[in-house]
Amino acid sequence: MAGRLLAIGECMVELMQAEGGLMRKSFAGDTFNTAYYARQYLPSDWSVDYLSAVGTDTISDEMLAFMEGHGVGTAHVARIAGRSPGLYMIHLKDGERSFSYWRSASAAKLLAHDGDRLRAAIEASDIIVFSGITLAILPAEDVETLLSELRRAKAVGKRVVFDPNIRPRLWDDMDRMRATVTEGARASTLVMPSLDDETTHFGDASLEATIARYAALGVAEQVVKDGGEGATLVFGGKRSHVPSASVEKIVDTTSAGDSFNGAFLARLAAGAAPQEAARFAADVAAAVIQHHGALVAKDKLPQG
Ligand SMILES: Nc1ncnc2c1ncn2[C@@H]1O[C@H](COP(=O)(O)OP(=O)(O)O)[C@@H](O)[C@H]1O
Ligand SMILES: O=C(O)C(=O)C[C@H](O)[C@H](O)COP(=O)(O)O
Repeated sequence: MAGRLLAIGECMVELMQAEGGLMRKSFAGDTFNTAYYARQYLPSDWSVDYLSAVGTDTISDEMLAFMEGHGVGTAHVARIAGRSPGLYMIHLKDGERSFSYWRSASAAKLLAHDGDRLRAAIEASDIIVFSGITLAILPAEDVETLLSELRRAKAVGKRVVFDPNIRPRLWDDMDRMRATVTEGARASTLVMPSLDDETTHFGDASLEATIARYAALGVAEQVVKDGGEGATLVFGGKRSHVPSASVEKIVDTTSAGDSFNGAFLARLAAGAAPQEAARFAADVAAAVIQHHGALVAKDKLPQG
C-alpha cells in the first residue's frame, strides 16, 4: 500500500576524512540520514519528504539539490533569508566517531516556528520520524508546537517514530534533556533508542529498565539498539532479539543507528515482520559502518 514518510530535523554540511589528509564534503543529519536510507528500501509508491529550514544561500541550494537528487522531497523545507545550514566534522578513533559542530545559528533551528506548516506536512504523512536532536535544537516554545502536532498524529493512528539520539553538547541542561526526551517518547508510537545513551543519561540499570521506562510512557513499539550486540524488539507486547551482522573492519560508525532506523522502517512499511525488518536493517548498518560518512552510496549497500 502506498504511503508517505516524513522526517523532521536538521541536515548539515558534513566534513569527513578522505584520502591524503583531505576532507570530503557531504550533507547529513540524523533524521535526514534515516530518510535517505528509508528511500533506498521503501517501495516506489511511497514518498519520502524532509521537513526542515535552510537559508537562501548557495550551500542551501546545494543541500536541497542533494536531497532531491536522492529522492527525498523538499517541499516542506522553509527558506530563511540571512540564515545558513549548520556544519559538522567527523573525528575517528579506531572507527568510533565523535563530532565537532558549527550549528548554533543554523536555519534549522526555525523549522518548527510555523505551526500551520508543520500540521499540514504531518497530516499528509503516514510515518513521521523525529529525534532528540530535532528537539535539542528548537527554542522551548517550538518544542511544544512540534510535540502537540505529533501527539495529534499519534491520536489519529499515524506511526510516530522517535530516536532519542542523545547529544549532551546540544543541551544546556541535562534535566531539561531528560524531561524533553520523555515528552518526545510520550508523543510517539515507536521509540528506537541506543541502549548506551539510555544507560548513560537516564541511569537505566539494564535493558529491562529502558524498555519498562518507555512502555510506561505509552509507547507500544520499541527497538532498542545495542551496537555490535544487536537489537531488542518489543512489538505486539512480545520481546525478541536480533543479532548484529558481522563486520570485517569498522571504518566509521557514523549513522549506524540512523541507517538501521531507515532500513527497518522501510521494511516494516512494506509489510515485513519486525524481526525480518530488523535483520535486514542490521545488514544495512553493517555495510554503512564499513565506509566513511553518514550516507553510503547505493552500490555499496545491500540490495533491497
Ligand atoms: N560493531 C558493530 N558490528 C556490527 N553491527 C553494528 C556494530 N555497531 C553497530 N552496528 C549495527 O548498527 C545498529 C545501531 O548501532 P548503535 O551503535 O546501537 O546505534 P547508534 O549509532 O545510534 O549509537 C546496531 O543495532 C547494529 O545492527
Ligand atoms: O550529531 C548530529 O547532530 C548529526 O545529525 C550528525 C550525524 O550524521 C548523526 O548524529 C549520526 O547518527 P548516528 O546514527 O547515531 O551515528
